[in-house]
Amino acid sequence: MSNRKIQMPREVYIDPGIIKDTGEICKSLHLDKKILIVTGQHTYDVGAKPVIESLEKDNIEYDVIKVSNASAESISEVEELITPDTTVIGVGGGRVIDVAKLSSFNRGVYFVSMPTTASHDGIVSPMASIKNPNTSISVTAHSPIAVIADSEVLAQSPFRLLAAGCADLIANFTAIKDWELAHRLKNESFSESAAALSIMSAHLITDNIANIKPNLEPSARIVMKSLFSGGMAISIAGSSRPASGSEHLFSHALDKILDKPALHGEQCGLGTIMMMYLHGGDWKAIRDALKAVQAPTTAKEIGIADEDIIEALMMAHEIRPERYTILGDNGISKEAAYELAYKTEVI
Ligand SMILES: NC(=O)C1=CN([C@@H]2O[C@H](COP(=O)(O)OP(=O)(O)OC[C@H]3O[C@@H](n4cnc5c(N)ncnc54)[C@H](OP(=O)(O)O)[C@@H]3O)[C@@H](O)[C@H]2O)C=CC1
Ligand SMILES: O=C(CO)COP(=O)(O)O
Ligand SMILES: [Zn+2]
Repeated sequence: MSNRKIQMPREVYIDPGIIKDTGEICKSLHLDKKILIVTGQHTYDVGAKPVIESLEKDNIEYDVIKVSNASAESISEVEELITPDTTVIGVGGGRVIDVAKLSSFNRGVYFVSMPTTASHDGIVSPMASIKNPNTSISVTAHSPIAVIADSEVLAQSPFRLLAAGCADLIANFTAIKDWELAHRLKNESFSESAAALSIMSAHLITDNIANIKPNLEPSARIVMKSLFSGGMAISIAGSSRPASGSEHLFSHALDKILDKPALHGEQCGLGTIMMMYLHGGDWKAIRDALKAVQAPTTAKEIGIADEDIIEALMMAHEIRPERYTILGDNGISKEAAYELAYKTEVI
């Protein structure tokens, strides 16, 4: 049997107020034996509470666990609560969704993705990233059986998180350039359809930039729909290649260096400006798009020191050596890193 399969969610809901129908949706999918809600400290009130109300209304048994990070320990804690009858619902931001996704995958049970914000493209994809001191890059787990995204809840989440989601999508522009380069130089296999879907998802943001505003349900819906199609590009490729190139390597390097990294999408946004410069593309257009969605474009805005930016640029090529990018096999020198960050006004 081929181990190359494309995984997709069975049902996807992106609607205002849909969170109140969680119980009904679980019943219609025959996932109503036992629910384990994985949530976070802040997302319990906005996400888990309405889910609990809905499950109680439909007489569905449930349990709740709050996790505070995407670590191996959190995964183990969640796994201990899973029985073969359990369906795991991840209700929260990226860390919570990753913990719910990976623990359900490890225990072979279904997973429902319920984002409380639209901050990155792992919401719909089969990838999960778990933090340890050595890496924050994603591994393949499984796709959610259903995605229930309440666009009203997303709209009420801090706009900084939605802006980060836009930046994670804008990163697709350089991720695809890197993939094309690897295809040409290293004969890496390339999916035209995954690449086209990835670029289209980024364009859904840049073409709608004037409509992406805080606290507006239609804005949150645009971002979530774009993250959905970006996630589908990842599903088709079977890896994060269509959405993660040199700009993500830079962000992963920052995750390693910094005690308190900024948001994933924010770091990737800075990386995209600089990597587009290296690709000889229109890096100013990337910067303008990020500014227009109120995502940061300088290290100072997110409290990262200039020297940490330089160090991350120099070590980025070592993060995932098997994935060829514009940084090449040997990376860039300190002088080149400084020049790059300075010319693009990231520092
Ligand atoms: N699987 C994949 O392919 C990918 C995974 N990632 C991973 O995802 C994580 C980043 O996700 P991200 O969402 O940016 O960050 P977090 O999951 O760290 O969430 C950031 C903060 O936002 C809070 N929050 C979320 N929703 C709301 C809301 N509606 N109202 C108020 N606060 C809210 C969270 O609360 P709380 O404290 O309750 O959690 C948390 O404190 C990283 O671990 C990254 O590695 C990133 C990209 C792709
Ligand atoms: O963040 C991602 C895509 O946006 C996942 O990428 P990584 O595989 O590099 O972790
Ligand atoms: Zn990303």
